[in-house]
Amino acid sequence: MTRSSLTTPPPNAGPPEAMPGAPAPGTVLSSHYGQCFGCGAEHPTGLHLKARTPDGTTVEAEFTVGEAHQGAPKLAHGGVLATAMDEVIGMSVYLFRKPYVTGRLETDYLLPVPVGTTLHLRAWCNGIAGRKAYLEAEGRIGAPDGPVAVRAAALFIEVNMEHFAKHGDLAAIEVEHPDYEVNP
Ligand SMILES: CCCCC/C=C\C/C=C\C/C=C\C/C=C\CCCC(=O)SCCNC(=O)CCNC(=O)[C@H](O)C(C)(C)COP(=O)(O)OP(=O)(O)OC[C@H]1O[C@@H](n2cnc3c(N)ncnc32)[C@H](O)[C@@H]1OP(=O)(O)O
Repeated sequence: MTRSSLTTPPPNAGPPEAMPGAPAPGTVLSSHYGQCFGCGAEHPTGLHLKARTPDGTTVEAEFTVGEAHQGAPKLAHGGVLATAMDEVIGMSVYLFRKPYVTGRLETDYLLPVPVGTTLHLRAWCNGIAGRKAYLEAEGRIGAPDGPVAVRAAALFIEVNMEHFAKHGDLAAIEVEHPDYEVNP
């Protein structure tokens, strides 16, 4: 992965802490919002990612590129592929049971991805320093050990639930996340 210093963990970064209530190895992770373009089952043309954690620290999901995801004819749009990276990385931060948002997302496109391709996505955390989480993801064509088509490195920033209350629709999130409190 070609990455900038902004997505490279600093020397003082440590491993993520195991949080109480974090999903156990083997857990299928539910969608965080039904209308999410990345994972929402109710979104008509979204990516419909269904993620799972095989080991409690990494996240895997599959994304089959559809007609609604094209840039050039019959090829996936790069921004849609970046969305897949953002989403699977977001799911891997979800393992920490704290709200985070994407601060920076860097993407390498290594191979074109035709419509109909299933990308096998994987994301993991390289370290935490204060509110900053340093994460990485890859998308492989056709199989978990297939050729890498996309790589991403990201900096996610920890926020509190007031972030979503102030800027978005907290009530809608609370319906799906009664476990999160705005003022715990
Ligand atoms: C979306 C989830 C909603 C549901 C949440 C509920 C529960 C969670 C449950 C499940 C979630 C599961 C899955 C989620 C899956 C996918 C999610 C996709 C994620 C997204 O798609 S999310 C949308 C796009 N995202 C935004 O909408 C962020 C807009 N933005 C801001 O809201 C602010 O910008 C913020 C908060 C980022 C920072 O603001 P702030 O005021 O709190 O803090 P500040 O600016 O001081 O930054 C603190 C330190 O981070 C450094 N820093 C900040 N930004 C940087 C950058 N870009 N590059 C390099 N460094 C950066 C600073 O340099 C400083 O570093 P230092 O401490 O060293 O000085």
